[in-house]
Amino acid sequence: MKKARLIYNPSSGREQVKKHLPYILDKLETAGYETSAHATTGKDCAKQAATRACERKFDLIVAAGGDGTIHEVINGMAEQKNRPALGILPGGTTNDFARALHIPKNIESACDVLLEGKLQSVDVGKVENKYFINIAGAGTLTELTYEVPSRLKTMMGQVAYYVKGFEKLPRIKPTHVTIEYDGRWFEGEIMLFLVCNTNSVGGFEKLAPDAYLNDGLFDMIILKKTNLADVVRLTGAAMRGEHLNDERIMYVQANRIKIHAQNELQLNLDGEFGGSLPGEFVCLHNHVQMIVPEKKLGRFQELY
Ligand SMILES: Nc1ncnc2c1ncn2[C@@H]1O[C@H](COP(=O)(O)OP(=O)(O)OP(=O)(O)O)[C@@H](O)[C@H]1O
Repeated sequence: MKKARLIYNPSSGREQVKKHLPYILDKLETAGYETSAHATTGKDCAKQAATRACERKFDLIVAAGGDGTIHEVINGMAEQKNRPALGILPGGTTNDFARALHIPKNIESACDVLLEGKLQSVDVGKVENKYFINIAGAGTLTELTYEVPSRLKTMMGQVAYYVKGFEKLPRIKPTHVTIEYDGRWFEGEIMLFLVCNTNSVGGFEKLAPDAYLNDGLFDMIILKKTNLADVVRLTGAAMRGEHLNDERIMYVQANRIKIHAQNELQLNLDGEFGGSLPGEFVCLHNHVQMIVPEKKLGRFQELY
């Protein structure tokens, strides 16, 4: 009999996963999976549970929670020799990654994808000894994703990020960086540095329009030094997908990116704190197999 391990965060989002637990377990059992569940209790819990599930040769890991939970599960799996298929049940606030895969936000519909979807290899980002699936970012603006308290997110949903964003605006400062990307160079002062694996970032679905999850490439976006009024204006333009022609934006693709910052610059990986720069980013091509909707919806190249 096939074995599935459900790794879920009972506190994520509006606690939809916890509420649907009997339904999820029943669905997996009915589909022929002998299923066990692991409720996370705090930091690194999902990561450790994912590593154990790989070692114990489960056939399927289901990561249920927000982007932070998926991020930890990817980190727990990435260095393992045996990597089970990975399914996602979105239970967080923004669910950027699930959105990139076109997995429905409704838990019952997402369960249908788990059982009726197809396997798809996806790229995983690596920076030093950490991994990310959706996005890596640096610059003061990116810090707001892990500064929003969990209780505030449960209460306010995505609005919590915007509230915090406005609070942070006066603290956004440019930093001098040197970036080497696939043999090319950039040097200058920047406000924001993003390395995207998907096109769905912070609820901005038009931020990196050329990002595919299985192309072996990152999409790098840099916002060069500018004033705060322009940061606000370009944020609005990015929501509409109208930011890429602006001279303050640099948008390129690369498999390897090395960045060195003059001042300390914190790294944000999938919305979680990821240490400080410098760092080398490597895109690990088709590193994990995920269950995605059967229909041609997701951002994949030449596979359907
Ligand atoms: N039982 C728990 N109680 C409180 N926090 C938890 C628990 N289990 C895990 N965590 C923490 O929750 C964070 C991950 O949250 P997750 O991404 O799943 O949901 P979210 O924050 O509501 O959603 P999103 O990431 O979409 O904003 C991790 O930092 C982890 O340490």
